[in-house]
Amino acid sequence: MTAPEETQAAGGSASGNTASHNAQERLVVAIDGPSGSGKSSVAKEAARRLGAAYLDTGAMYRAVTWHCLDAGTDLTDADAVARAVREADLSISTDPGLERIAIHGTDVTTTIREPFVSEAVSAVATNLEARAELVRRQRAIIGEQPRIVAEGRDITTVVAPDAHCRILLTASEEARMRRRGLQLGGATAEALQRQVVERDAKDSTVTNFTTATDGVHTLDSSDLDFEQTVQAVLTLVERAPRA
Ligand SMILES: Nc1ncnc2c1ncn2[C@@H]1O[C@H](COP(=O)(O)OP(=O)(O)OP(=O)(O)O)[C@@H](O)[C@H]1O
Ligand SMILES: Nc1ccn([C@H]2C[C@H](O)[C@@H](COP(=O)(O)O)O2)c(=O)n1
Repeated sequence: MTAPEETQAAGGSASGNTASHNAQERLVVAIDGPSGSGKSSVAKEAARRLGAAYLDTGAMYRAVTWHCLDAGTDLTDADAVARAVREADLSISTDPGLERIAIHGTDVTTTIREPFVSEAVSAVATNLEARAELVRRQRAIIGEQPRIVAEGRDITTVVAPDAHCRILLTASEEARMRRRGLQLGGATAEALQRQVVERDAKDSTVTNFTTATDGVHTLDSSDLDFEQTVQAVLTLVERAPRA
């Protein structure tokens, strides 16, 4: 088993940063939410403006799923999936300006977004041993970074419950389907339903990303545009009490 390595340093502070706190202070921002709520795009942009690293934990679940499929692992065999995940040599960029994820040296950055991975990923994400392994690696990556924005489904609750600022980013099902449709371009209504609603239903059997636990701010982006959502995140970070 190989621990995840940070392949790139965090990006520097970008223009348009509305947050004024001390860039030297340690900062962990945790963002969870359902599919299509805007977690990845909003968290990445917030990280850029905060001069922080960015961790896309969904990409890690996707990459190990690709690995299982590539190795011919039977996704219905829980022990085999857990073993494959434990043995996966995964490296992920935490630079918000560089999207890169590799398994055993193979760059899977683009492949993991393909429908065959999206439709298989829940089988791995609902495997509790696989989750434990990825949570361990995610905590290690977060611990190595002085400033980081991490997003996924269980970051506010399991991976980093002690983060300085924890946000549940939501949006109505209609808004999420519309956004994903625009993003994918040409996807059928059935494919969108599978990739957004059905995947969330499976994933929510092992993680809670629909209701905010104590101390977690709910940010409903249904009626906000992208920039307004980023600004709302930065405001919550700015107002978060610091140790
Ligand atoms: N507030 C917003 N208004 C309009 N579009 C948005 C907003 N936030 C994000 N988007 C767009 O919605 C699409 C989906 O966002 P994104 O991929 O970040 O969602 P996600 O929550 O990470 O989904 P998943 O968990 O399935 O990867 C992207 O094209 C993104 O640019
Ligand atoms: N912390 C996380 C992150 C992601 N997942 C699962 C849920 C999704 O089906 C899959 C891919 O995530 P996405 O790229 O769509 O955000 O990984 C999870 O269970 N926990």
